[in-house]
Amino acid sequence: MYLKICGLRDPAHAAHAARLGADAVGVVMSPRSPRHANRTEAAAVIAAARAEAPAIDTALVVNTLPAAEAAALAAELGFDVLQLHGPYDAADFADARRILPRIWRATSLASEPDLRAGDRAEERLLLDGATPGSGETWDVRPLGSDPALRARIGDGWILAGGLSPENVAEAVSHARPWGVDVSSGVESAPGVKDPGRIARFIAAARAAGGPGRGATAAS
Ligand SMILES: O=C(O)c1ccccc1NCC(=O)[C@H](O)[C@H](O)COP(=O)(O)O
Repeated sequence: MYLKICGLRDPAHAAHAARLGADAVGVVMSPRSPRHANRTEAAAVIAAARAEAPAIDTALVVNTLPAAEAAALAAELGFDVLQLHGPYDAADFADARRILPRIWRATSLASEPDLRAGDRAEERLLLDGATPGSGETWDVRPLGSDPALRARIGDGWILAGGLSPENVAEAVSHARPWGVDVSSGVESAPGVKDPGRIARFIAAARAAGGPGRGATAAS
């Protein structure tokens, strides 16, 4: 199970997540988000995570910047991945991929109920709730129980939206994702990460979904 902790601004929290075996850390650069990080904070998060876990993935998360501009920013700051939320089209993704090869497409079945397998040109699909970063739970059960939906989604997708230490095991058992992503569920207040909740989330997700980067590196 691949684990991503998103919305980090404090390098100490990035180091903590990396030390506990998170496979990825995410930084949101979106001015209206309570998790918005500036360039200095973003660079510090990347450095802190890599100091603990050199192979960790670092993702820049955006929803308002033009795709090519976002990819250029991600490359300039040294991110591995660009995660695009919002109404970006195929041309936007192609533009971004020319600048940074690893692009993740975040979407929601609320806005795209007919999600097609042909939409999977990007490295990863991240299936989120209706409002990114809101912490709102959504019904993930059809992801595991609807074969047609599952076929459309394909493999290697990441479940997000409303996950927490308390519900991640149940969500994983229903949806059977390749990976999980959390932000609000490991916070004590919007934009304020809670190290204890990060630790509990990683432990609960590992118990439910199996090992990730640490075990892979050792094998
Ligand atoms: O987190 C935000 O504030 C945010 C703002 C704008 C675009 C995306 C944003 N977050 C995206 C994420 O990757 C979140 O981790 C994902 O939506 C899950 O959020 P949550 O329900 O808070 O766990």
